[in-house]
Amino acid sequence: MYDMNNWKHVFKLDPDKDISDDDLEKICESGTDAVIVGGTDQVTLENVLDLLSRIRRYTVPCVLEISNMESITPGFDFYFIPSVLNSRDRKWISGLHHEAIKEYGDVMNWDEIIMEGYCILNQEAKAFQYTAAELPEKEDVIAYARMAEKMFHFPIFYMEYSGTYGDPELVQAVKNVLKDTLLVYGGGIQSAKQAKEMSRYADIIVVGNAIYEDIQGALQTVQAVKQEQ
Ligand SMILES: CC(C)=CCC/C(C)=C/CC/C(C)=C/CC/C(C)=C/CC/C(C)=C/CC/C(C)=C/CC/C(C)=C/COP(=O)(O)OP(=O)(O)O
Ligand SMILES: O=P(O)(O)OC[C@@H](O)CO
Ligand SMILES: [Mg+2]
Repeated sequence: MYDMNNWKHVFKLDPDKDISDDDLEKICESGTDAVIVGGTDQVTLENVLDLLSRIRRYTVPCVLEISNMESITPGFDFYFIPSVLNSRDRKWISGLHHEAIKEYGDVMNWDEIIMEGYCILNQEAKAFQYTAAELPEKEDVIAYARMAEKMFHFPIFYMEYSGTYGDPELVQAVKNVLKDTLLVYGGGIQSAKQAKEMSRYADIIVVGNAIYEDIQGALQTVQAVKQEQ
């Protein structure tokens, strides 16, 4: 399953959080379409490599969502690169990307690199504060989605509510304006019911914190989404 267009569900593992071998096996063998390694702070080369080597015991596709330069390493199937469209600071939209491409441009395999237009919608999320994001109105979110698809031709538009469950009506409204760009939803999914609800509108749902807070609930989100197909 290396074609993202067929993905419905992914788990996101935070390199800064501990996970037992037993739980990691459950996640990787759950039937999820991919496992993303990513977080906002304390993401180091050491904790990324540790997760990568442990996930590689399984066949599930493995993605690094890049949050800093220090933890970039070869060995992942894909590299997701966020560009925070609602940041006030150019650094998080294209600044660090410019620096990285200056350094790695000659060795980058663009077939593995997937750009994500991020819109961070939870003011309490670490990533919101970290990237100096500003809270958008509904019309702003729709405009960011259109920019992601039509201006930048990003393959992904990511509605990021990290830590809290978002607004399904807004997710639906965004879905209605996207044609080619995949809509990814992440934030606060803890149950099969929530997973089903968001996957009615989003192409791909992301389950993160529930892995660490309620592994059984997290695992149930996979089948919930697959049954909808
Ligand atoms: C040698 C080799 C393999 C080369 C490969 C070439 C390659 C892939 C080069 C990369 C080129 C490139 C353009 C890199 C980009 C560099 C970069 C640092 C860009 C900035 C990315 C960015 C905007 C980061 C900000 C933070 C962010 C949006 C992170 C996303 C993850 C996220 C929101 C997690 C949720 O937060 P979490 O930590 O889970 O919160 P809680 O703990 O509260 O749950
Ligand atoms: O951790 P949660 O709230 O599930 O969010 C998932 C993901 O969107 C975080 O980047
Ligand atoms: Mg998290």
